[in-house]
Formats: sequence, C-alpha cells, structure tokens
Amino acid sequence: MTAIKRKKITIVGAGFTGATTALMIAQKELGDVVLVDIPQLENPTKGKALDMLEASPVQGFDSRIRGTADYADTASSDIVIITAGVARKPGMSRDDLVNTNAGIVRAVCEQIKQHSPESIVIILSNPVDAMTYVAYETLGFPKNRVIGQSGVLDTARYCTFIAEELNVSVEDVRGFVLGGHGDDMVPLVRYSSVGGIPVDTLISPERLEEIVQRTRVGGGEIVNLLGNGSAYYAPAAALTQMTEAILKDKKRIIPVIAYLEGEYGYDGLFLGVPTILGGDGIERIFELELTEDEQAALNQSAESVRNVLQIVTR
Ligand SMILES: NC(=O)C1=CN([C@@H]2O[C@H](COP(=O)(O)OP(=O)(O)OC[C@H]3O[C@@H](n4cnc5c(N)ncnc54)[C@H](O)[C@@H]3O)[C@@H](O)[C@H]2O)C=CC1
Ligand SMILES: O=C([O-])CC(=O)C(=O)O
Repeated sequence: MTAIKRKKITIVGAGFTGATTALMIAQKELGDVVLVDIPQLENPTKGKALDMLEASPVQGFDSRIRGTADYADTASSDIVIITAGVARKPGMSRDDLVNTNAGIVRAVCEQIKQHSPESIVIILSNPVDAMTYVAYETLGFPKNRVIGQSGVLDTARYCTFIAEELNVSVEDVRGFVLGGHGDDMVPLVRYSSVGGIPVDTLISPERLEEIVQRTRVGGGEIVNLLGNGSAYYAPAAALTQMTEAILKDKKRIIPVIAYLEGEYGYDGLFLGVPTILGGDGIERIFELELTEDEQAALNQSAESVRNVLQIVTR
C-alpha cells in the first residue's frame, strides 16, 4: 500500500492576506503550508511561519508551516495561492495596481510553472480579474486549474449586510455576486434568500439598493478605515474556503473568477461566475438566466475588466 501523503499548499506573498490565510489553512489542518516572499524578506517570512507553528501545540493543529524565499521549497504543491503584490491605499482604485502587480504575478507564475506544474492556482492579487488572466497566460495550465478569488468575499460582504439588516444568523443568508471585482460588480438580489425566503420579500427595494451599493464598494470601505492597506481577514477566509472545497473535493457551489468561453456571452475573459469547486478545480460553470437589467449590469462590469486587461495584454 502506498502511504497517504499530506497535501501541500504554497502561499506566495507573506503580507497581511498571505500570512492570515496561512494561519487559517493550518488551523483547519488542510495540509502543510509553505509561505514564500521575496529574498529581502526571507527572515521575516521565516519568523512569521515559525510564530504560527508555535501556536500549533496550543491550538492543537498538526499542519506544518515554513517560511522561505526559495521556490525549491514549494515543489510539487497541490495548491498555490498568489497574494503577492501591492495593496491599494485610500484614494486609489484596484486598477491603479495593474502594472506593478502584473509584473509580480508573471514572475511568480514562472516559478510555479517550473516547480508545481500540476498545481491548482488561486489568485488574489489585484486587480484580480486581470491578474487571473495574466496568471493563466503565463502558467499555460488548463482553465479549470486557474481560479481567481472575488465572489466568495463579495458575497460574504453582501450576506453580512443582509444578516445585520434583518438581525438573523449569517448562516441562513444565501446569495451571490456576479461579475468583476470592481465597484460595478453585480450582487444578484433575485437569487438571494434568507432561510429559503426570497430576500426581496423581507427588505424594501430602497434598503436593498443601499445594501447592493455598500457591497460594491465594500473593499473601499475597509481601505478607508484601515488607512494604509486593504482587507485581509475576510479575504483570507475566502481563500481558505476555496482551498478546502478543492482539497476535500467538496463540489461546493461557489462564485469564483473563471475563464469564460461563451458563457454569459463572453469569450476569452476571466469573470466572476457561479461554479462547482472540487478536486479538479473549477468543475462546472453555471449559466443563469438573467433579466435585461442584470445582463446590462454584467456587461458594464465585464467592460471594466476588459479595459484594465488591455493595459497589460496589449
Ligand atoms: N481579490 C481580492 O478579493 C483581494 C485582493 N487583495 C489583493 O491582494 C494583494 C495582497 O494584499 P496584502 O496581503 O494586503 O498586501 P501586503 O502588502 O500585506 O502583502 C503583499 C506581500 O507580497 C509580497 N511580494 C511582493 N512581490 C513579491 C514577489 N515577487 N514574490 C513574492 N512575494 C512578493 C510583499 O513583499 C508582501 O509581503 C494586493 O494586491 C491586494 O489588492 C487583497 C484583498 C482581497
Ligand atoms: O479593496 C481592496 O483593494 C482589496 C480587495 O479587493 C477587497 O477587499 O475587496
């Protein structure tokens, strides 16, 4: 009998989102974690990883965590999560990061391609729809193995606000957000419910519109409050949920950034859509019937993604 091997998860970028994700993944014992950052930050990266590892006897998790600046340590990872890059500050849009982060994502993907050619890659770096495209191009992996994170986070914000509004458990709120990870993303009210009850029968259209608008600028709300960086707890939770869905082959229905080939009328574009996430990565894309207004909102969001993508692919 061959021994059962532990899963290996590499997280590139040991900053706020990377380090927080490493800890959440280890706490859930999804596998062993390798945290990578640039050579100039090798010691702080090792220090963060060791500090997390030393929490393991207290919290009782058996995941190993190591920090490194050497991609040889990441070899044969099952999952690679890319959080490397710069984050925005108040007054900036995610799109302002495009040139800097495209260079970083390309360099990181060259390493992943070489050291973990069979991995499933999840991209967080912003502007994430365009960065997922850049990663796909550089990696040359099949489309099911290149996945961007936006929908889990945007949906989590939307559900948080609905639960607060109705003073009900977040566990009973269902909904999802379609489109690009920008201020024109499309929270789908028509597909949202609370304990099975359509949300538009419980909250007035005016309040729902305010919730939709707050969701759209949810990232910016945190950026303005933090003052010197962007959200990381909820983004790390989102990455952890996606990693778990894949490593446990849960086949969860999760909105992620996927490569579209005709779905929703788009071809050759990465955009947030509902999918089945399992052991093969993106196993299926659901194409929902949209109203004219919803399709128009999605078209506008897709146009924004296309515009920023042109900057890095021309
Ligand atoms: N898609 C989404 O929903 C979200 C995206 N983000 C994005 O994720 C990225 C990271 O955010 P934070 O962790 O808050 O930033 P951070 O500044 O705390 O961490 C980024 C880390 O990347 C490292 N890095 C830079 N170049 C690298 C390279 N070539 N190789 C390895 N590591 C490298 C930096 O040294 C730093 O430690 C940003 O672009 C941010 O906008 C953040 C939250 C949500
Ligand atoms: O807002 C940002 O820059 C980070 C991000 O994508 C989010 O928190 O949604």
